[in-house]
Order: sequence, then C-alpha cells, then structure tokens
Amino acid sequence: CSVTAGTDSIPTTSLISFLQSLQSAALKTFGPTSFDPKLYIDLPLKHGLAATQDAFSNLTRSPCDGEIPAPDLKAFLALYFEDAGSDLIPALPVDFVSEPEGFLPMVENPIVKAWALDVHSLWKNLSRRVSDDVKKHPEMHTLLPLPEPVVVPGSRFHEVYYWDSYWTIRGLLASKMYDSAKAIVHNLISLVDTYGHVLNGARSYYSNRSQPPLLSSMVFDIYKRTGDLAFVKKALPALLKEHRFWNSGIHRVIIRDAHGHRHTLSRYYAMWNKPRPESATIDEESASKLPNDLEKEKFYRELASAAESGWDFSSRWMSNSSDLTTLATTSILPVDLNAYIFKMEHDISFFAELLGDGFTSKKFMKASKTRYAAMKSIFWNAKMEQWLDYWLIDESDEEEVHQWKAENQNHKIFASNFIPVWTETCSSDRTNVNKIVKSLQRSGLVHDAGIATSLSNTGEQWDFPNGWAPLQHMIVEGFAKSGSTKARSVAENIAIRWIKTNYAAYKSTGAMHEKYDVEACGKIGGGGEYKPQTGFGWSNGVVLAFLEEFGWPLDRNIDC
Ligand SMILES: OC[C@H]1O[C@H](O[C@H]2O[C@H](CO)[C@@H](O)[C@H](O)[C@H]2O)[C@H](O)[C@@H](O)[C@@H]1O
Repeated sequence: CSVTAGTDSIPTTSLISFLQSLQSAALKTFGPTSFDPKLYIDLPLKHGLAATQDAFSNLTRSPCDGEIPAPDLKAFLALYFEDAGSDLIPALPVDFVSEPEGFLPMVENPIVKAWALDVHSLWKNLSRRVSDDVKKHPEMHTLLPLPEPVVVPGSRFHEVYYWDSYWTIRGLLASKMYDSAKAIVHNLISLVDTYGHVLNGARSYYSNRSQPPLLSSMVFDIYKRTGDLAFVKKALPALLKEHRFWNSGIHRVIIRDAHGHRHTLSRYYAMWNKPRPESATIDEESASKLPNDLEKEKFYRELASAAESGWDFSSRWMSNSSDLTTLATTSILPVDLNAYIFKMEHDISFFAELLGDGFTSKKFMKASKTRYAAMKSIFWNAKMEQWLDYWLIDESDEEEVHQWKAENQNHKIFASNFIPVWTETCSSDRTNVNKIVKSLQRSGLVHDAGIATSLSNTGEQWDFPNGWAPLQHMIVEGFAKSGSTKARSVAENIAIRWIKTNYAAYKSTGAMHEKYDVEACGKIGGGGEYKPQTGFGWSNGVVLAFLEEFGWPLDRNIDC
C-alpha cells in the first residue's frame, strides 16, 4: 500500500488481515500464557496467500466456540509458514573487526575494556540482510525489503526500528563501523522515498505511523565522523520530505500564546484507527470495555499514536494514569517531538550550507529559530525550570487555532521534560543549564541506577521504575556538551550509574537488556505488554557512546 503524507488512514493488506485472524485463532487455541501476538503477524508464508487461507478455513473447529485443536493448528503453522524473523538472514557486517583500531581509547580499566569488546561483538548477533525471497515475493512477507544490511534491536524485535537506529549508529561509530552506520541511513532513506516518512519499523504493518524523527541526527553524527559530503547530499532530499511529513496535515498544530502570538508546532498522530496488527488481540481486549465503535476507533488511533511517540505506553499520554483507555496522545503537544524537529531544522540548515544551498540553509535556520521561540512560549515553565507537554484540551477556534492556557501545561514530571537539553546545544540562545540541572536533581527522577522515565508506577513500560537507554543518553549528552562544568559532572555521574547497571545485569544474565529498573544497580526493567527483551541495539549503543565520551579510569570499580 502506498501512502501520502497527511492521509488519515492506510488500507490494510490482505496478508495482514489474514495473519491477524490467525493471531486471534492462535490466542483461542494456545491461551494467553506466554502468548505474543507479534509472532503471528511476522510469519512469512511458505505458499501463496490463497492456498494458505483455504487450508486455514478447512481446519477443523469446535462447533461451540470455533476453537482449532492445538495439534491441528501446530501442524498447519509448520506446513504453511517459515519461522518469524527467518526472512532476515544473519550476516557478518563488512566492517566488523574483533578489536577496532583506536577503540575506546579513554577506557583504561581492563575489565571494562573486555566487557566493552563483548558489547562491540554483539553487532555480529544483531546484523542481518533481508532474504532474497522478500524482494522476489514481497506479498508473502510483512517484512519490507531494504536495500542494505540491517542492524536490529534484538529478540522479538527482529526488524529495523526507526528511533532505535540512532543509538545503534552511535554505538557503531564508537565501534568504527562507518559503513554499517551509513547502510542504516540508506535503508531509512529508502523508506522515506517510498512512503514519505520513516516508518515506525520496517514492516508493512508499521506504515501507518513514524517514530521520533532522528534521521537528521544520524546523518549529522555520521558526517561529523567521516566528513562524507556525498552521503549528506544523498540524505538531504529525504530530510526535506520528512520535514514536510511532520509539519503538515494531522501532525501540525497552531496555537496562540499568552501574548497573542501564533506558533506552529507538531504532535504525534498515527494514520490508523484500528487495532495495531502486531498487538491486535491485546488492543481488542483493552477496547472491549468501550461502549461503541466510534470510541473504539478513537482509542485505537491513540494507541497507534503513542506507538509513534516511541513511548508505548506511558501515563504521559493518559488523562487517568490507571486507565489505558484514557490515552489522548493526539491531544498533546509533546516537548520531545518538537525538540527533535527543532534539531532537524537546524541540521538541515547546516547540511544545505555545506552543499552550497544558501537559500534552503537560511530558510531552515529561520524555521529552527521560530520553533525554538514557540517551544519557549508554549512548553517552558519558569517556575519548574523544565519544558512541559501541553494538553490541547480546549476547542480550537474556527481557524483551528488553539489558545494557550497555563493550566493546560502538564505539570507531571517525565524524563521528556528534559530532552531539550540535548537539542539546546544547537541554539545560540540557550536556557541557563545550571538551573535545569538543579531542576532534574530535585525532580525525583534520578535514582541509584539512572534516570526514571516518570514518577508514576503504572505497570506501563514507559513509566517508573523503568529507565531507557535513549533517555539517559540525550539528557547526559545535553548536560555534558552544555559548556557548564557542573552540568558535565552531573552527566558523568549519571553515565557511571548507567554503565554499572548495564554491566551488573550483563554479568548476572549474560545479556544486554532493552530497559532497566533504575531503583537498584543490576536490576532489569519490566511492565508493559510484552516480556522484557534482550539484545539490545540501543542499550549497546549507549554504553559504547558513554564509554567513548567519559572513558573509565584504571582505579574506578565497575561493580555496583
Ligand atoms: O509490539 C509492541 C510495540 O513494540 C515496539 O515498541 C517498543 O520497542 C521498539 C523497539 O525497540 C521501541 O522503538 C519502542 O520505543 C518500544 O516501546 C514498536 O515500536 C511499537 O510500535 C509496537 O506497537
């Protein structure tokens, strides 16, 4: 299915619809214990769809509730499907060497160096290429054909993800794997060429939404290391297209501030009002208490939009933090999204200047300054010294312009309230970083093993007590690069705690984890709709990036 930026809904392919019915049949047969709905939507077909559907409809079913006996369903699965994830073939990255020259020169401690090399070697486990069959028979796969080798997050996430790729790239750069890093960007550019935006992940069922837009940051960091201008030239048209996606149609919101000035900002808004195919059985169950189809459709859109934010799920998007059906993602102007777009605008201006396009460079510098001012006006809270999400709960006027009101800023504390410290390093008009450092320190977010996602323990994975690698990285890097000695020392302290918790968990479990529990060193995270995963692309990337930035002295103990 092809997509135009701004369209309100994306048609479902017949393969996705069929795999979704298989998913609900499997839930009925195998029961909810250890059931992962994503497994079914990722199954590659062995035979054509029509033959598979025929065989499925001919399976014996219980006359009372339609349940398929487990042995019959197992036999059908074995006969008609390849394993989930088998359409990505393990592939050794071309630029992998077991100890790269100049690897983490500031890490003096041999125990830490040995572990960092273990983490570096995980790139081999996470590298794949798309099988030829996906290119020959795309109609038999929900996996999308990508032109170059890929690096996946790990475990159930056996396909490329958008924002994860930024921290994978940061790790690859520390590992001196520049070709692998560029290949990731080329793949994401190919998605923009086809769909007009970078998809949440490289699966057809992810085409209805994007994820936090960090493509320009990927290009920027790779350019800074390699000086490859041809690479920047290839990326720029895709970045311009992506900028349009986030600044038009349903993603664009106009709001008038307290002084009557109009500002344009962006929000998350998925082009989808059905259950997410990868979690359809869960979404249907969550929606079952809603009274009618209209409410269900609205709820499904809010779920998919929360997935677009990368924070799926979190009390950040809920009006009642104990009730998922109160998700209102599309009614929120998010601080972090606008910080990423501010950086995108700044990066585009920089790239255009490099390429000798002064007109585009000036235009985007102006756009970034305008957004910076909008963020200050709408999100900045001088009393709390943080940027706060803004809830669009009041009706807009006839021109669809919202009116800012102080009480509509969300005063709850989330790690996202500090993400602009990462993008502020681009601005000439910086907020006083030392005040923000103090604000973080008194926020209640900083714990023994890192920065918590929020202060509410809701059981959702993007809430307390989970800490996520990308959030640690952006806040730490923002402080470290701010120019303030105080901010850098706080940043290093948080990085040390994070490195230690990753190390302790690695030693006790033999794996790197998707998320950690920040309450205690070495504790892994939990909650949410799927089992905690290992691998793990962004955690590996952040550990390597932190060790590159801060090093590790000989006499500092790595143990908790
Ligand atoms: O299957 C449920 C959801 O899983 C993904 O979200 C989580 O994993 C991603 C990969 O590491 C990560 O980018 C995201 O921030 C996590 O919350 C997926 O992105 C969702 O769309 C999907 O519904």
